[in-house]
Amino acid sequence: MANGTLTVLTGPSGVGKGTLVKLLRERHPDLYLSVSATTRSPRDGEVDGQDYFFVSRDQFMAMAEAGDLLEWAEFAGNCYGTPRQPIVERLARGEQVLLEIELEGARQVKTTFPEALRVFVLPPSLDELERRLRSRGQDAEAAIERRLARAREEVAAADEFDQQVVNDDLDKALIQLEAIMFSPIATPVAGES
Ligand SMILES: Nc1ncnc2c1ncn2[C@@H]1O[C@H](COP(=O)(O)OP(=O)(O)OP(=O)(O)O)[C@@H](O)[C@H]1O
Ligand SMILES: Nc1nc2c(ncn2[C@@H]2O[C@H](COP(=O)(O)O)[C@@H](O)[C@H]2O)c(=O)[nH]1
Repeated sequence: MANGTLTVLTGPSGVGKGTLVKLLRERHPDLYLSVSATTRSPRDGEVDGQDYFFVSRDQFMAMAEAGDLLEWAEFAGNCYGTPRQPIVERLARGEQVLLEIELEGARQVKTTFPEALRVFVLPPSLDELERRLRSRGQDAEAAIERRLARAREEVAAADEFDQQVVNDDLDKALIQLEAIMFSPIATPVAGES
């Protein structure tokens, strides 16, 4: 039976989830970050198997139909999903596992793992979110527009989550996230329901 802990980090694209996760992992090297599968094309510098498993839509759908994904969703024109096996294995070993995923996937995980800690990262404002997406310089204009349109819906769902962190000052947000995730009251995950 599993007795690790599962944290789900969600928030609109560009809010700084990846930035926070990178810093968190530097401070907590034992934290296991799930590597998702996606049909999105790699960005400059992204490495297959490290940042994502980059797959075709047919490959992705085959994984979903085989039940190999713990959750999956379509986001801004591409599919994203969490490979099930590594998560189940690590939770069974008692490890601390982190998923960085969008809203629909987080909702699915709530059904599968109701004990998971779900944290929503908010931007200080939608204008600042847009500034961050543009300054990241990684997405085409149409993709940025899709992500911003989706951001409005996602932010409206923040109250569904156990905890909310506003990523205004990065250091403060990191300290808050760290306190949430590494407090002694994190609930062990009992297994899939
Ligand atoms: N607190 C902050 N203040 C200012 N800029 C920030 C802050 N946090 C992150 N950023 C910047 O915002 C941009 C988007 O951050 P990041 O890529 O981490 O977002 P994300 O939520 O992981 O996006 P996605 O969901 O699309 O992967 C980056 O250029 C990053 O350096
Ligand atoms: N439901 C899932 N969402 C995921 C997963 N992996 C990443 N994501 C989320 O997708 C968007 C876009 O990511 P990007 O890398 O193209 O900017 C972002 O919100 C990620 O958190 C997943 O496995 N399942």
